[in-house]
Amino acid sequence: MKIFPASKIAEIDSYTIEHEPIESIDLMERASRKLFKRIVKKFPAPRNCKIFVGPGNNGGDGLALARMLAEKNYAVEVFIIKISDCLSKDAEENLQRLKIFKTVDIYEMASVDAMPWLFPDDIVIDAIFGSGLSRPIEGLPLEVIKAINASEAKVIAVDIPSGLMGEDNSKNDYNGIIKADLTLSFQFPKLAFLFPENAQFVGEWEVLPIGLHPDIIEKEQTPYKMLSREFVKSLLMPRKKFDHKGTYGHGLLISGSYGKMGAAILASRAGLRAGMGLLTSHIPRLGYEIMQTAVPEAMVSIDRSDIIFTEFPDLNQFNAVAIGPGIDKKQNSYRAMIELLKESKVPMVIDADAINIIGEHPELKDDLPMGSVFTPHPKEFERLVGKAEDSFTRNKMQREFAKEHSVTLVLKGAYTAIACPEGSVYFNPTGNPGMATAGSGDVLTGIILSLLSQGYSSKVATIIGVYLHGLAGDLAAEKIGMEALTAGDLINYLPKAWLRLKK
Ligand SMILES: NC(=O)C1=CN([C@@H]2O[C@H](COP(=O)(O)OP(=O)(O)OC[C@H]3O[C@@H](n4cnc5c(N)ncnc54)[C@H](OP(=O)(O)O)[C@@H]3O)[C@@H](O)[C@H]2O)[C@H](O)CC1
Ligand SMILES: [K+]
Repeated sequence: MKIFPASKIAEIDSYTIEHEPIESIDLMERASRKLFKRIVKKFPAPRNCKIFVGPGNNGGDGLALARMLAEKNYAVEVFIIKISDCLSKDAEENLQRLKIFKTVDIYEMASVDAMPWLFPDDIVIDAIFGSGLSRPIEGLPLEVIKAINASEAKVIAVDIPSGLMGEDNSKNDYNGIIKADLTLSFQFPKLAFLFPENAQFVGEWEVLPIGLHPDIIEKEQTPYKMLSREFVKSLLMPRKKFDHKGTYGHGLLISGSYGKMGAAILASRAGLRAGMGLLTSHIPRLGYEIMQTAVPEAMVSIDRSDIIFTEFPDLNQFNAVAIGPGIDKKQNSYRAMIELLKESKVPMVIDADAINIIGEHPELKDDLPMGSVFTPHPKEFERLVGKAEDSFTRNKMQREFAKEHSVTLVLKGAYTAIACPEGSVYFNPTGNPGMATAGSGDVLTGIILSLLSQGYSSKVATIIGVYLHGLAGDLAAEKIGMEALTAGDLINYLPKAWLRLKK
């Protein structure tokens, strides 16, 4: 699913109005009907609804919704916040349509003194500003928003919490943004919903399709996309009857050090479960028996060092390489890393301390093999790319790094973001907080290595890998809960994740 910047939404709107064709007031009616149905489904017994309305079409949606709720016998009060002298044309039309309902009290609020008392059982509908917000909120609407946020009422935001910019909130005033319990967003999620610092405003969010024109959605470009099962499934290569293990590639995994052999085991097992034909695990000498016992399917390559990574086998036999899980970042590992980057001609997954080594020695970035994939968590990201004060800026830095170095750069977290060399960013909807556990990243590295070895491109391997990893986490959490979930469970649920993905 594409995620469009707020600035494009008005264009998509106009195209729909012209080419469907549909009157703009009817498009507003259709959008508001979707809102109405969703709200009634969530709160089937009539409740007191207090609807706060702004000057634009977001306010128009609120006014149309008020009429629909009143028809259904919800007790509705409408508060039109006096922001400008007039309402937008369609909002005005909806105000006239609403006035016919004598049961609905309509108040014009010229001062915050007219703010009603909000009870915990009330439903507050936030229809103050939507995608047309052009600057941080001040004055009366700011006071109203503060009062709504101070109440215990359930707040439902129409399209986007008022005050939140669709993308860049780095210069916004956080006091002037509605804190919604639920955001019902038209047709597309907004980029800002995917950033952790905005969760306090957006609450839960859902997308309501309102039938915007498919041609313009298809044609209009945007760098931001949300992964879906259908899309990820369409990327899978079918397995054929006469395939053999050579068909599915041979991966080299460089991982483990003294005290961190678990990372090597987890990444190896995950790699095999993700479908690679052959796996060679390169590990320090002391890990030999551990690996042979725990992962009998893997071949083992032994480092001359007992405890760390200092060398690697002949690379010619491998389709892909991964380095990082549990390797530590001693001086000799750094030296070996210089050689590895120079010699590798195949795509490489770079994770954990391998990222930190590059972060500490930025000149190594000049030798990255074509098709490299970086998989940092936010701290590792900071060491590799730099510090950002907010997620939008971080996302921009992520895109620029991916472009400049021609790499795929993953930023792990809720809605893991995958930035590709050509400038696009894919956000992943699968996964849950139960996956914030030791070894989870090692599993992802093993999975991506596996997919690269099977011949998927770096971009596709990363997309499938990230989606599958999160899906395994979701299936595991469904059965055993989030608290008890360990990285080993992610591997155990990979078979089910594959089946669910291919269903
Ligand atoms: N395609 C769809 O998704 C549909 C969306 N609908 C709804 O329409 C809104 C967008 O409506 P729009 O009228 O463009 O924008 P807003 O309702 O957000 O309000 C714009 C007005 O507010 C003024 N404004 C902007 N920022 C501020 C501010 N900080 N303080 C005061 N006033 C502000 C703005 O004035 P300008 O000075 O900036 O020109 C406008 O007057 C969308 O979110 C949906 O809810 C349709 O109903 C159906 C299709
Ligand atoms: K809103």
